[in-house]
Amino acid sequence: MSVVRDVDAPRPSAEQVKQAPKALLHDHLDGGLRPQTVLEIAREIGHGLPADDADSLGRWFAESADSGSLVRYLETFDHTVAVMQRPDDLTRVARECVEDLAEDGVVYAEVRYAPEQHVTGGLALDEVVSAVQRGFDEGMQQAGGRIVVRQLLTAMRHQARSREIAELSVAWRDRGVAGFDIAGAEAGYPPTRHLDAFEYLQRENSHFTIHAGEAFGLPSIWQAIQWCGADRLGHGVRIIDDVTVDGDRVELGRLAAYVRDMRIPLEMCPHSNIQTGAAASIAEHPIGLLTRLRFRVTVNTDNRLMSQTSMSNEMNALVDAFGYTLEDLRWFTINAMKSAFLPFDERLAIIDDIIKPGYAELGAV
Ligand SMILES: O=c1[nH]cnc2c1ncn2[C@H]1C[C@H](O)[C@@H](CO)O1
Ligand SMILES: [Zn+2]
Repeated sequence: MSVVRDVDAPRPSAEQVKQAPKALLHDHLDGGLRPQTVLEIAREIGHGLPADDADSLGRWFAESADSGSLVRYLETFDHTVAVMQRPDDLTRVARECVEDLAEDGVVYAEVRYAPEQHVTGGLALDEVVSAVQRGFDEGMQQAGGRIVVRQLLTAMRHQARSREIAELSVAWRDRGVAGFDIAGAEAGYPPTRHLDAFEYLQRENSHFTIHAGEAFGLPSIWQAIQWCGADRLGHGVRIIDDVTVDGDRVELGRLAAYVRDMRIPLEMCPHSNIQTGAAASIAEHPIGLLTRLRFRVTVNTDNRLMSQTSMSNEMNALVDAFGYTLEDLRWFTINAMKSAFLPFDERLAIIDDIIKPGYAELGAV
């Protein structure tokens, strides 16, 4: 197939990117706090932090996460998780998350976190989900219908609570939870460890995504899809290991062909991948080739605090690196909306009533 782009196509300005409706499928609640909020709650609960003003703290998160290792990247979450243990703090963080996403022009978001990490203050799992939902509801109401946000419940892959968290996600599916995920260190913790949870979810006609192909390669992606039945891949960036490029010729291995043929959504998070060493730079990120090959690519933030990023920032970087146009950004956005764990009619309404008119207004053809 042709992998040639029109290099002279007009590039959207940063202002246009901000105004464009955006859909976000992969964003961690405990990876997106405002530094000021971390400071304020930490002070109240007596939690020690590595910096004592918001700017330095924001820099600390970004620099510490910039290690080239997923395991060290994940250590920075100790501080955000520590300030998300009281119900009001969970509600505040969730509300501020919706405010920040809406301000950035995000119209639909699925935001994930691991309830099992928020029980050290004595909350039951159910109370954690309820406190987060309260914050999302407040944020959505404040935004006056400009944004729809759903929860994804994550189980930590090195722990053994996935079945319980899967059951929690089913119990909450009509009250704001759209699906399930597993996250945490990938190497040494294959998704098949949690097969029981995935089989349960399939029997319940429920939805799930799996972090796979980030810090570990094709076997992780293969297990996530062919053993566990994942609807989407969190990152999935290493699917590129099954793509061979020889001059103009591109050949897909069987797994890459399956992922593309079955339109399995890739939740790609470019800046996060650079920090954890999964990609060398934005320009060299596999998202460029996978987009040209028309995999079902979506653009995401992963952790806005650790990566000092936003949906607009991710898209601007892609525009700079690959010359993407408004039409390309609309394609990513519609891909994301088609892949959302929301009922079909609601997905369609957001595409037809918000995304398409929004891009048309900006001049997309
Ligand atoms: O990119 C990631 N890969 C694997 N695990 C991650 C990533 N970003 C965040 N996490 C972990 C740390 C959080 O505490 C947890 C739940 O959001 O998920
Ligand atoms: Zn993630």
